[in-house]
Amino acid sequence: MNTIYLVGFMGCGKTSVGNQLSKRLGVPPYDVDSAVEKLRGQTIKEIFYREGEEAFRNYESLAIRQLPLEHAVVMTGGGAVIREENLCYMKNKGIVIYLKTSFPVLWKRLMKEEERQKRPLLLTRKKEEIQALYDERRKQYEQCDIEVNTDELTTEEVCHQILQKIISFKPSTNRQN
Ligand SMILES: Nc1ncnc2c1ncn2[C@@H]1O[C@H](COP(=O)(O)OP(=O)(O)OP(=O)(O)O)[C@@H](O)[C@H]1O
Ligand SMILES: O=C(O)C1=C[C@@H](O)[C@@H](O)[C@H](O)C1
Ligand SMILES: [Mg+2]
Repeated sequence: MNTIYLVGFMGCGKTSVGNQLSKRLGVPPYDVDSAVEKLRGQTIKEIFYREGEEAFRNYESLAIRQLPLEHAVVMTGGGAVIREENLCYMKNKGIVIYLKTSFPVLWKRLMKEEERQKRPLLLTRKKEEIQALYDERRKQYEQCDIEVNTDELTTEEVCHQILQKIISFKPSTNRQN
């Protein structure tokens, strides 16, 4: 089985859906944010505050490349696609799935205090700045292989749609090994 990479903005459900999807497929889940935390022995929030976002992005890129390339579901962090080379890498190695969610729906999910506290960008930027980030990143997310709109779906339903869509997915012939 090709590795499945889940991408999308913070709160679109990559971690929640990825955990369910990996169970359904009987393969291990790899959460890139958790892999970075393990690699550094600090939370994402601590890494942002102590070392800065650029350092975090370097660890994130490294973690994506250290994960297995087959038989796995990889849940990326919301900003993993900022670096074009990460998106190219994932598209070349597996199937990249964009969990598309409108900004108002995301905002509602993220404003629960326990969700907000986990995400340093939400603690340091205003709503308009987060919306601008969302608009800016959309172009990158849209370069994925498969899209699933999560606005009206439960995580189980998102998982089901992914399973249906990957059955008919044909990888492009210009992948590089
Ligand atoms: N389809 C959905 N319907 C309702 N709530 C959802 C859905 N998907 C995710 N959520 C909720 O949104 C919150 C964030 O989800 P999750 O942590 O899976 O997002 P994420 O995409 O992994 O975010 P990040 O990029 O920050 O890692 C959680 O409280 C989760 O339960
Ligand atoms: O969207 C982002 O830039 C981020 C999303 C989270 O998954 C974490 O990777 C971190 O909080 C940054
Ligand atoms: Mg996550």
